[in-house]
Amino acid sequence: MSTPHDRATAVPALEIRGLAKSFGALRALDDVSLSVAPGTVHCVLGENGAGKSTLCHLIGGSLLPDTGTLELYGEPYAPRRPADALGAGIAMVHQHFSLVGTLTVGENLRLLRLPGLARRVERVADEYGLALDLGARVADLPVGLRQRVEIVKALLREPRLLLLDEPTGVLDPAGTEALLTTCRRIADRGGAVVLVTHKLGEAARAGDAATVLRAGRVAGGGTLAELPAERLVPLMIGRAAESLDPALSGTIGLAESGAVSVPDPRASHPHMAAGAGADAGAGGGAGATDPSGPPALRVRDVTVRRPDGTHALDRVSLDIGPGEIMGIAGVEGNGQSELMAVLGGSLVPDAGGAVAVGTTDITRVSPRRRTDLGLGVVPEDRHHDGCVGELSVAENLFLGRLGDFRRAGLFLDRAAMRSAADAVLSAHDIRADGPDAPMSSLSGGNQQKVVLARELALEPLVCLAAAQPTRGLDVGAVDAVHSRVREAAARGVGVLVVSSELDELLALCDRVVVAYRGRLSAPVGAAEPGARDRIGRLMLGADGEAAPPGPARGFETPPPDEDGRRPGRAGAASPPAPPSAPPSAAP
Ligand SMILES: Nc1ncnc2c1ncn2[C@@H]1O[C@H](COP(=O)(O)OP(=O)(O)OP(=O)(O)O)[C@@H](O)[C@H]1O
Repeated sequence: MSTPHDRATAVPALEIRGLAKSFGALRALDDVSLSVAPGTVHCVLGENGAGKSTLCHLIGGSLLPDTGTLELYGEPYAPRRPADALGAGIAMVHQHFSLVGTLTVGENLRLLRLPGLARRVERVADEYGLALDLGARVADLPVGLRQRVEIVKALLREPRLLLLDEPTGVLDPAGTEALLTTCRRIADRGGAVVLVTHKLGEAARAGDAATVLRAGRVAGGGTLAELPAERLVPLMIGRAAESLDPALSGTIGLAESGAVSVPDPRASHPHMAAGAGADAGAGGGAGATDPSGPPALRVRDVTVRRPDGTHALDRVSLDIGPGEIMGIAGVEGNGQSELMAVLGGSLVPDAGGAVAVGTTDITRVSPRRRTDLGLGVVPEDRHHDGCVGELSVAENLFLGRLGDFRRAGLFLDRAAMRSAADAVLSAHDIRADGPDAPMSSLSGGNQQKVVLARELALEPLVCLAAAQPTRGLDVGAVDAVHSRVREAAARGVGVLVVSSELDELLALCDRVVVAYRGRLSAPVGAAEPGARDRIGRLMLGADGEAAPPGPARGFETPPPDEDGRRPGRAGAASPPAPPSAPPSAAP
């Protein structure tokens, strides 16, 4: 293990001097210099579009710099392709996965053609606690587990420098802790890690030093002992930490998880202010605009079986009232992805299950029709499911609404579309090289902002279902997204937020249900005393409160009329789910 003195005197693992990279007129990196000492975890921080991924691509050999030099352990290093980086002992985990979905985990690892693969896999599992199910098909894995495969792939190469581009965005808290521990172990054994992250808490827990990028330039840097969050935030986003919503502290790592004092979200939520307490029973909803009216979203008895016959969703029922923000917590892989797929229309539930938006049954309608009916969906893997990289930013913003810009029913009025897109870009602070820029040229966080802006702008918007809505966003953008979600709820939109971040759910939601083994628990009021502990226990299946499968409650399914519409049902709240027998074991 290296000491601070060794680290100070050793040749840097990586020395970068004067690196610059432009894409057309856009200067993504400008005169960037930094030094990564061996035996350290060096964090690269910065707002969305600051240039972090570009820097990783230059180090990893997938992009060439315009100017500047790199040295690796004292030797000149000028990779011209990713193979050069691999050959020099650099392994990289990108924001986007490079796995073959149709192959198993084991088959994906074999594609690396490494000698002694089985021994290496065993060693990584033992040393880092990163065990894998080699027989699982990658496409069937939740994103968190796919990320784990990517990280194992990198570690199998026994790298001298490991580059991780926002690796924890898709991990649950346990996965994040495991990864940060992995980073520390690598550093403690003398290796070096470059960790790109938006989470200041992660930087503080795992990092030794940090460099902050802002608009492609180095805004500051130093050891993390000298750079507490209060100093990092202004370097990253140009405004003080105090300007951010205090409820965000836990989400972005300004406060330790669990130590955050969670304000009552209803204080700023007009529709939750009176009468609709956190203790309302399951499906009670806030009834923002019309308490007697139908919920914004109603899920009834939805069952989805996996190919092996086990239940991904087991007769799940849920009501979200207009103006209510409902969270789904849970360890990934407990049915959240399948529920989002059912809502998005890519998965049809077994017979008997039903989903309605307002009064309209949408169980079997196309994704397009769902959009028309006012269901906004922000999918978990928006890079693949939420946007089209080859289309322009403007086209992505108005996907499904291109008809709004047709003139004489035929010609697309591109000028009108561009100017509408311009307005959205500035309203949502989306950094792009204009509305005509291809979506694939945007940074990950800015792509995310486009998908969110598109779904939030649906007209009408009855319900927004968003999986991990702030994943990959910088602290300022997280703040902005939370405000927009609250604004939508204040307009009467029902909101479903699936998040692996309990801090985020407690800060944003009125009530939280927990997904566990394909079932949903009864809701817990986010402001209830002890909510965090209770939800934590439910996540481990410890409280035995997952709503049991039972007869369909309160959602008759009369035959739809021609339009697919069903009659509205007044007072449609379903009763609280009775407690069930405790699940037999934690996952
Ligand atoms: N291939 C490309 N073509 C054009 N512009 C690009 C390309 N790749 C990146 N950019 C631009 O370079 C800038 C830096 O992007 P980069 O992905 O490095 O940001 P980032 O700091 O990683 O952001 P995020 O936190 O959102 O992932 C952005 O303005 C982005 O739009």
